[in-house]
Amino acid sequence: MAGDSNIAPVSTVTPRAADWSNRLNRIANLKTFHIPPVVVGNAADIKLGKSMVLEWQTEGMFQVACTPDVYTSSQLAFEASREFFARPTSEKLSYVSDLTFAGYIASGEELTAGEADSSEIFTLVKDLPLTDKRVQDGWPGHGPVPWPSSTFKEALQKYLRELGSIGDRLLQLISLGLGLQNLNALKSIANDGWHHARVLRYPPTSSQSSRGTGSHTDYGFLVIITQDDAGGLSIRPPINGEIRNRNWLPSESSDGMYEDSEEWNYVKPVRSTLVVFPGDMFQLLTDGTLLSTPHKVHLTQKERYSLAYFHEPNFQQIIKPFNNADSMDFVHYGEHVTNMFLRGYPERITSKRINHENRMDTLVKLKTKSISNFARMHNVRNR
Ligand SMILES: O=C(O)CCC(=O)C(=O)O
Ligand SMILES: [Fe+2]
Repeated sequence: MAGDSNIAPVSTVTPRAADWSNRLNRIANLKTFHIPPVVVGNAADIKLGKSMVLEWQTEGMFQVACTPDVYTSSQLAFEASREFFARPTSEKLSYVSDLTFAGYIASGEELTAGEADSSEIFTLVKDLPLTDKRVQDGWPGHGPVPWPSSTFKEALQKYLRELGSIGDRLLQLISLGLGLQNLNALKSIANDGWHHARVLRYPPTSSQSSRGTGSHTDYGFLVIITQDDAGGLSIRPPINGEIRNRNWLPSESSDGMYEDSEEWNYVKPVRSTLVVFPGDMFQLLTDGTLLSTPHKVHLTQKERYSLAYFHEPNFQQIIKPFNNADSMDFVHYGEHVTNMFLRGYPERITSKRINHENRMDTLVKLKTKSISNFARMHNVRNR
């Protein structure tokens, strides 16, 4: 299990929020950071990490500049995704799997707060062969990705590997920015992480709808979005006094929250940059020092392609606020992510197989094991 992270309490960071007096519906004035090829924990890295944390706390996001290599990979990934989405719907619908949630999701199939989103999606998860022990042991959501072609597979896998390296370095910088003693405190939580991604295509706006994706927060750790030049993404920065739900609790979904209120920042596409913000697991881990960033997409005159990459904890990781050892608020990431997929796709063949084969029982066993490992490592009472 990941998570021997030797996490030290955060003491220096307090939540901050933007001053909204004069800034309704503004275009975000976003900082772009250049991240080093290796993070070593020197003064420059600490300064960079602190600036990133500050941006998240005031703006809810920051941008990362791509190196030329990463930019080229992103364009090849978009090219492959354009080729895939141009295929007939009947063919696209065949790329599903009853073992994993990877594969095609048609426009209108995904709901946010009960309303259909217009994006069509290809979900990518960790591509595990049938011989993998976790697949053989019936871990929910584990199995091979139903790749539509080798070109798509190669382009996407290459780009995801690059995003994975960026994700690890960002976690190191954020650890430093939060004042954690261990440079790898957050990165070790994402060791062999359950990283996944959504390749998205949005149609142009029509007389029926301008809704791309309804407002929501993402349920994981680090969210890294690549967008083309069509535009449409908005995010909601922290706002003083505004309630932010704990989306990991079934009773507190953040889907649809503040959808029609003001104070959204339009994220103008900037060539060769990535959009980076925290997901729900950051909010839980930092006890709200960092808030999961709500975001939504509206349709424009132009078709839009984007790729949302989620740099995630290990499937077996327990996530608990690290400055509050007694907190009863914790999740087993694997259970959490499985619940989120089941909530999102109750009718998918993958959900049906999980239920039919009682794979949630396997998950309960995995969770029990994780909790006792976590308790042993952190020397706290097993709850
Ligand atoms: O298309 C985008 O920019 C955002 C997509 C998104 O929010 C998601 O897939 O969760
Ligand atoms: Fe999202």
